[in-house]
Amino acid sequence: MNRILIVEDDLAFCQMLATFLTKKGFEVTTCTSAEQAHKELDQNRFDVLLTDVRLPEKQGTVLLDRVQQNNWSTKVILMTGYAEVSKAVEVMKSGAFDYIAKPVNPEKLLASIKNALKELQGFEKSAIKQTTKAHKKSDALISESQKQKYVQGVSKEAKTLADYIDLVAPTDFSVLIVGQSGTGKEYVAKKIHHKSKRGKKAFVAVDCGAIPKELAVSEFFGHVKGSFTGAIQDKVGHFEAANGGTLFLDEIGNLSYELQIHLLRALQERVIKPIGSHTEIPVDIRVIAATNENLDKAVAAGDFREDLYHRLNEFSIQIPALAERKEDLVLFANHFLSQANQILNKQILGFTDEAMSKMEGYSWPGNLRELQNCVKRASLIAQNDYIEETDLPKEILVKPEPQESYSLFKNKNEVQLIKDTLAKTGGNKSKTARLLQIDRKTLYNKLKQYNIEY
Ligand SMILES: Nc1ncnc2c1ncn2[C@@H]1O[C@H](COP(=O)(O)OP(=O)(O)OP(=O)(O)O)[C@@H](O)[C@H]1O
Repeated sequence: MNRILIVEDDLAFCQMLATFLTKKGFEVTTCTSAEQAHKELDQNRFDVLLTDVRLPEKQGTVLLDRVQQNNWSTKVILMTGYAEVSKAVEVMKSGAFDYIAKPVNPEKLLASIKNALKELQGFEKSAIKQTTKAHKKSDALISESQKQKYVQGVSKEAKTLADYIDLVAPTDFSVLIVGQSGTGKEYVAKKIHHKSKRGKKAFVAVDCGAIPKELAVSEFFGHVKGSFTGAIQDKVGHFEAANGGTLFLDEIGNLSYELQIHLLRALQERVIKPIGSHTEIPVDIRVIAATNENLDKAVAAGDFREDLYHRLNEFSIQIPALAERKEDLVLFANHFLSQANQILNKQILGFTDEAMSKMEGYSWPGNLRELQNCVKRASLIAQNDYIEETDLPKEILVKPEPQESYSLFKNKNEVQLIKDTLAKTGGNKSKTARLLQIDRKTLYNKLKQYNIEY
């Protein structure tokens, strides 16, 4: 469960935020002063720190400084009154992840937290994405046309991806999309859906990692009123909601074994029965699943059913990491810039050559999502017509040391390299993973595998 520390001196507001975020599945700790918050930060690890800019005895920015000085991976989101937006822009420069203007719009706050966690955890199997509904609202500020705009890219990899999409879209094959976090798996799934004969019907996206285990069957297949405690009204499950259209199962590797059995049965028999109902409902759906992990390994380890794997994998598409399609970077950066201009009501024209060359030299472990967040932040900070080097986050400006590339990582003494890098970053896992150009999940697996304590 992701942990959030809220620091806010207005007790009632603080409680309200805590209740809202707890309901959304976060583990929340609250503090009403910077002093209390310092203690919490020293004793516990938080994924997100949500702090008011103005605290009674100190500015909330001292907490940001604390996080920065200690190299903690905690993402800091500042809450600020309208009049303090310029202050927020200033602190964004020193590394805050985002700022939220008061009065706080809960959906915007949730979107920002979700974004922060995505960037922070990339590959970890955590239940960040909420339901389809919350997912859709997350980028509520971007106009429909901008949001839907699919940038294809010009690289060889982009061309291959486009060819695969065109090839499989008109069929009814189930598709397994494989790619690192933030590479655009959901975007590709939507593209396949829109290009298929089901394009005008529903596209239902489900994050398999975000569904509480006890509710999973009801979420997928629905229930009738009174069928269990808490079933206060009939509920249509994802299968029925997607009838005639496409069901997108994100993070498929997170499905419990029990649910895998239910899912396989529904896909084979093409009928579902809501909990408590005696009536079978025929369903006609196409399934597109996505994963950022190696499902072959999960199958070999007995964690993922082989029959379901084959059922979902009638056609598979691998999405390249952004680092493997650098020719597309300029296109995506400009696309995200026009989104940011729209959100922030700015008219930034582009990037200076120096800024673009820094961006091209960076490895983008968080892929398109990281680029999108980076451009949004840089746009907020930028004072001139073009985004400049100084508007970019620090990690992009630092040149990675060449000997720490992943290719060497595979061949050399892994244990020593991990230990050295951890020492260099003061134990900061995100930074270590970034330097080693692997994702955090892989790093955690390696730490476990080699028994490295940190
Ligand atoms: N082809 C594209 N054109 C324009 N924007 C894109 C494209 N692909 C991805 N994006 C943007 O990049 C971000 C990440 O995309 P998406 O959510 O599809 O990635 P993902 O691989 O499904 O991520 P995760 O594994 O974390 O769920 C989205 O905010 C989306 O707006």
